[in-house]
Amino acid sequence: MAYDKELAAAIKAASLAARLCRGLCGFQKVQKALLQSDVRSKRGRNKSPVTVADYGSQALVSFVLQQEFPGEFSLVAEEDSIDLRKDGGGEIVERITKLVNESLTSDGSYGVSLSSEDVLKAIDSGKSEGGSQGRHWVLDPIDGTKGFVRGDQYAVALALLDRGNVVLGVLACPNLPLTSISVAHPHSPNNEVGCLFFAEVGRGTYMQLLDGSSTVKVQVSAVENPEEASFFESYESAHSMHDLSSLIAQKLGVKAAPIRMDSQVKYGALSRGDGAIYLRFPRNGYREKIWDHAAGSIVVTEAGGVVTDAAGKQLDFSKGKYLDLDTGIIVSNQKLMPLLFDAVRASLAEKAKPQP
Ligand SMILES: Nc1ncnc2c1ncn2[C@@H]1O[C@H](COP(=O)(O)O)[C@@H](OP(=O)(O)O)[C@H]1O
Ligand SMILES: [Mg+2]
Ligand SMILES: [Mg+2]
Ligand SMILES: [Mg+2]
Repeated sequence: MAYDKELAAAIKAASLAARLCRGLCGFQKVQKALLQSDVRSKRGRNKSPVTVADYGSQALVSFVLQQEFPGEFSLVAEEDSIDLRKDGGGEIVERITKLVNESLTSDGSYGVSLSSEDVLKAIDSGKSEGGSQGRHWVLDPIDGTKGFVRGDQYAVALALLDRGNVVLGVLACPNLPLTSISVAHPHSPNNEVGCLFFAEVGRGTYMQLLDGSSTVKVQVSAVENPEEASFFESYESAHSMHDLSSLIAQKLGVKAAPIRMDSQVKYGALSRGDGAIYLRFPRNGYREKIWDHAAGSIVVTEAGGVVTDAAGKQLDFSKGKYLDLDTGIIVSNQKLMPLLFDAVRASLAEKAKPQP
């Protein structure tokens, strides 16, 4: 109702972007054939990877949203064109432009071909700072770039903020198996893959195939006994402290080994009950960005789950690009959350104690 048009546009934009990421080189499993030259390191201290697909996805989503909502438009997105505009960037920009135009042609709705400059401008229209006033789109064009490059999980994550609250979210997950992933089969290589989750505030969470078919309503796991719960965490130990998660899991009585996976696919998998807990504890000094959690958090909360920081506070998306939070992010169902919260507090206190 309230956001139907926005939700439809978000699903369209994220699906097209997922097709671009998949189609980099033919058909599924595309990202395995990424060329070395398609992957760059970003400027700055942490030199995180970025690929032609990250840029292409951002340009495409930005273009589609601007076509659907001409007039007032605000987008907070991860990438920018600064590195692309440097000397020697021409070739990669041409490759991105080709990818974007191929995706637009395959869709056929807009009947335009973008120039390289149009593509750079579309990427740069993601420079909004967000905040607590008005509406802002929030985009991670490829969340889990390291997973994408490795041939594992990644997501196109798009959300809408209205007066600081996330009101809708879409997670396109091209490599997520349609059936439940488990500790035994985290990758399910023979299973059909490609899911899209969408949620609108007050209206629940749904999952469909990436082609838009087979829509089903999803719910988080109803597991109440921690011994039967399994938990997700980042694949990358640099992104989340695995030793702390394992201490928490041990205090809680979780028996299963962690399911390590890249990106907000973890939130999608949790929303359909593949696991019951997601633990994320970045190392000291790291500041979480809103595009890494906006879509995922509404997908989980509308499926009946709870997403808080380590102090039990709801995530606040109204403060600009960064989330201002206590220590980490914890996600679970309503029943398990009080136990999880106690285990988190006890584990953090134990870790803070001076070692004998
Ligand atoms: N040192 C760090 N600690 C925590 N998160 C980090 C990090 N460095 C990068 N990230 C974020 O972790 C995200 C991936 O999450 P995950 O570990 O769940 O796969 C990255 O998103 P991108 O891949 O979009 O850059 C990036 O924003
Ligand atoms: Mg990144
Ligand atoms: Mg990200
Ligand atoms: Mg990203």
